Amino acid sequence: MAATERHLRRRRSREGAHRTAAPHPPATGAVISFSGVEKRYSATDSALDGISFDIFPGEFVFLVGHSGSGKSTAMKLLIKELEPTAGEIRVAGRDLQKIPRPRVPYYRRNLGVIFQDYKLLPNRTVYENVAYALQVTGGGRREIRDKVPDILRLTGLSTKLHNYPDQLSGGEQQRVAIARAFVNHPPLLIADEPTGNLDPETSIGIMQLLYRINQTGTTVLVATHDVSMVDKMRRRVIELSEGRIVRDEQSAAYAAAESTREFAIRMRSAQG
Ligand SMILES: Nc1ncnc2c1ncn2[C@@H]1O[C@H](COP(=O)(O)OP(=O)(O)OP(=O)(O)O)[C@@H](O)[C@H]1O
Repeated sequence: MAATERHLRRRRSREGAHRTAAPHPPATGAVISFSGVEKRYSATDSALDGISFDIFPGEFVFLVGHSGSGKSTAMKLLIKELEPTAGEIRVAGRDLQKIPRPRVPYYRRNLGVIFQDYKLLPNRTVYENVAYALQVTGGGRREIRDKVPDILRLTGLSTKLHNYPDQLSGGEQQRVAIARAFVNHPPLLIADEPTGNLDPETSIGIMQLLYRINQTGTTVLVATHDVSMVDKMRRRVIELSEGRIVRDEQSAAYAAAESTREFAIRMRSAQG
């Protein structure tokens, strides 16, 4: 890489890190916008300490950080399972705080959500698990007949339609969860540790699937510890440490380059 390009990349990455230090107004056109978001579970500890970032349509972003850094808290805020203590979260321009409780299920229908533990209905088949996601959003029989086989083909489950979750491997169960999350073609897909229970080879298959979904235009945000997955994909990485963003870098690896890491440490000590 040419020295100028290296310099520009470093500068962009520094500017990214700097942006996280102070809240900023939500960017126009962002799919996800966190602005000075703070979450405290108790008076003394801050799980998220005033973080700001924007994610734009079509991006594939990894949220990384050691255990307890605040990744799941950020994901739970996004699905409105939790409310922030301070700051503003917007999804597709909509201020989440202004969505009244009874409307939350409608809001969530426009999100595809994937968890580490799949959360499948145990007494329903693969086909029924995916069809159910359409039924609860008002999908009729015809829509189910049209869409479910398509999504099961995309996720490589065509031969498992009649299996129950306990007759599937972990990777297959996660594929069902992804099929269910994507059957409505939501503009945004968020996944919390989607490969947390899977072996490395199966994880790669799941990542390839999320990549394929991203290629259809869906914005994807993945919280993960999976170093090899992040390193293979080379996408934007937002790194949290003790509830703060210490890195926001394009085409990045799981671990920061030494220069970025040193800069992040200096940023943190400057922030106090
Ligand atoms: N319900 C809760 N009550 C009190 N503290 C909590 C609660 N949930 C999380 N925390 C604390 O908030 C901080 C951030 O936790 P969070 O689960 O968001 O981290 P994480 O990065 O997702 O960790 P992991 O990778 O282990 O899942 C931690 O210090 C955790 O102990």
